[in-house]
Amino acid sequence: MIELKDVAYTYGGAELFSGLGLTLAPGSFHFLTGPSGAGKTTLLKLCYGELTATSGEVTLFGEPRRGLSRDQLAMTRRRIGVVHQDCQFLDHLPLAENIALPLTVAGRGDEAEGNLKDLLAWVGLTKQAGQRPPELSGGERQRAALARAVITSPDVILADEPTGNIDWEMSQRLLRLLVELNRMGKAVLIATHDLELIRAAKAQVSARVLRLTGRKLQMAGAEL
Ligand SMILES: Nc1ncnc2c1ncn2[C@@H]1O[C@H](COP(=O)(O)OP(=O)(O)OP(=O)(O)O)[C@@H](O)[C@H]1O
Repeated sequence: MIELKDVAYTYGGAELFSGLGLTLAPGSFHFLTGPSGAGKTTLLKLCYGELTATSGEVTLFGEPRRGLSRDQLAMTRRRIGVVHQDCQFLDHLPLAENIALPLTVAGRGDEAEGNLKDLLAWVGLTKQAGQRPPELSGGERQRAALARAVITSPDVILADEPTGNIDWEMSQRLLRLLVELNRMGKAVLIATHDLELIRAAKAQVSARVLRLTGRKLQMAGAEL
């Protein structure tokens, strides 16, 4: 569904990585690790077309990213759910409306009611549904960001440190949600420093662990 071939990315003349290859096939589960600043967030941005590769090719659902118009890219992105590291919301809207927003924007608002109730319960935010995002804790915002990313049932889920502010029990719950979605055939890619999360996932799914380091993407060692 998403393929990167021989991809390089450079910020202002400084090369972050090069020769990078990655295929996110239906039903695949990947973790992306690596030191802070190695380029994990940048790699995710390439996967959802926010950035275009400096060289190499990124293909989104069979279409080269470079050839997509703005509108085509917007349509393509509807098939990708993203949990951003900074979890931005529209602060004037209640949480429930924020989470349902991707459905509303896609003209599928009528699907929101049932999905929303289940998802809010799953991420433990039923009571907070009417609150505004600035009234929530960091962990609550992260849980809400995951709910928002999956509400449209996207084909691919990309999550940037989705459990950074969350306790172990809740992060296990979020992981189970991602594992369930993966079993339904969704491709999942999670950038994380949380090795315990990776170990817990590997007990449930056949997950590949990639490490971005020294400007290259490698398979992580067997200890994970
Ligand atoms: N818009 C930008 N302009 C210039 N440099 C940038 C930009 N965005 C990121 N960088 C730099 O690129 C490098 C990689 O950043 P990125 O956020 O992709 O790393 P990361 O592996 O996700 O880090 P972390 O684990 O800390 O989130 C960093 O050195 C960062 O400062």
